[in-house]
Amino acid sequence: MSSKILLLGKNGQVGWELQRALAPLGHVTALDRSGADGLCGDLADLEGIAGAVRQLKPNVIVNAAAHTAVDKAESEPELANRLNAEAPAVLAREAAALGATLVHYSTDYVFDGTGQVPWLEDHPTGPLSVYGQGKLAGEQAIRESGCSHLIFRTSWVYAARGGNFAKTMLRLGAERERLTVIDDQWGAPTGADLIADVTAHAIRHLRSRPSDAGTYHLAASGFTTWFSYAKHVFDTARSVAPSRELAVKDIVPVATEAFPLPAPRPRNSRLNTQRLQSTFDLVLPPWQQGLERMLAEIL
Ligand SMILES: NC(=O)C1=CN([C@@H]2O[C@H](COP(=O)(O)OP(=O)(O)OC[C@H]3O[C@@H](n4cnc5c(N)ncnc54)[C@H](OP(=O)(O)O)[C@@H]3O)[C@@H](O)[C@H]2O)C=CC1
Ligand SMILES: Cc1cn([C@H]2C[C@H](O)[C@@H](COP(=O)(O)OP(=O)(O)O[C@H]3O[C@@H](C)C(=O)[C@@H](O)[C@H]3O)O2)c(=O)[nH]c1=O
Repeated sequence: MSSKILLLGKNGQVGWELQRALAPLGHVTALDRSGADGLCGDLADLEGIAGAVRQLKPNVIVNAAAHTAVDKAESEPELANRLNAEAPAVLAREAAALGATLVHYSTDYVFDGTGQVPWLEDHPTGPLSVYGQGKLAGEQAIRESGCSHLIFRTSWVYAARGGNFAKTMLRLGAERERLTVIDDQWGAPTGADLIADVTAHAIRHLRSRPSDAGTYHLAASGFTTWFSYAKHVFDTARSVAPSRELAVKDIVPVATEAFPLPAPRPRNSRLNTQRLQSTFDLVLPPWQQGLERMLAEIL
C-alpha cells in the first residue's frame, strides 16, 4: 500500500533528507514556504496551510518546517509560536478530519535540563525558551487533536545541507585562533539523514501497526557536550581534510554562564531512545558515526 504524502519544509536539514527517504513510500508532494501548484506551503498562513491539506487529501503529512532560530525566537515570539505551535495544531486538526497520519518533529529543548538522567517521553517538560515553549505547545495540540501521529523529539541536528553547530565551528575555526565552547550542556548530535531514515521506517511500520503511533525520542546514541562535539569536529576535519586551513589553536571549555545568549539552553539534553528502538526494532548508531560521514562529505 503506497502513501500519498505531503512534506512541508522540504529545504530544511531534515526536509531535504526526507525528500530522499520518503520517495520509495509513495507519491510525495514536497513544499517549501513558497508552495507549488497552487498549494500554500507557508506555515505562517494558517488558512493557506489548511487549504493545501484539504486540496491534496494526503494520507500522511510530514511537517519538517519550523522556526528553529532559538535566540531570535526570544524577540519574535508571535512568529515563532505561529510556526511552532499554531501551524502544527492546524495540521493536526486537518489530519484528524481526513483520517491522515501527521509526522512532526520536536526537541530536547522542551525539557528544563535538570538532572543527569536521559529524559523519557513521559518525563515532565519545562521549556526554558520561547522556542522550547512553542515546540511543546505544538506537540500538545497534536496529541489533543486525536489524529494519528508520530512526534519525534530529536536533538542537536546537523546535515551537509543547512546551518548547524558543526558548520558554525568550522566557519569560526577558520577565522579565529581561540574559541570558547560550553562544556556543561549534554546531548547527542543527530544527523538529519538518520532522522529521515527512521521516519520512513516508522511510517512503513504504522501501516501494519497503527497502534504504535505516538511520541518518541529519536537521537543518535551516546552523549557529549558542545565543547567535546566541537573538538571532534576539528579532529575529524584535520584527519579527513589535512590541507584545509584552520586558524583555531585553542578551544576553551567554559560553563554556560560564561557564554550568555538570549535563550537559555538545557544543561541535560540527553534523550532516552529505548521506546523508539524497541517499538520499531531499530538500533541507533553512535553520534560520531554520522558526523564523520557528513564532515567527509562537505570538507
Ligand atoms: N536543528 C536542530 O538542531 C533541531 C531541530 N529540531 C526540529 O526538527 C525539525 C526540523 O529542523 P531542521 O531541519 O533542523 O530545521 P531547519 O532550520 O534546517 O529547517 C526548517 C525549515 O522550515 C522552513 N520554514 C521556516 N519558516 C517557514 C514558514 N513560514 N513556512 C514554511 N516553512 C518555513 C525553513 O525554510 P527557509 O529555509 O525558507 O527558511 C526551513 O526549510 C523542526 O521541527 C525542529 O524544531 C529538533 C531538535 C533539534
Ligand atoms: C557558536 C557557539 C555556540 N556555543 C554554544 C551555545 C549553545 O549552548 C550551543 C549551541 O549553540 P547553537 O546556537 O549553535 O545551537 P542551538 O540553536 O542552541 O541548537 C539547538 O537548535 C534547536 C533548533 C534545537 O532543537 C536543539 O536541539 C539544538 O540543536 O553552543 C558555544 O559555546 N560557543 C560558540 O562559539
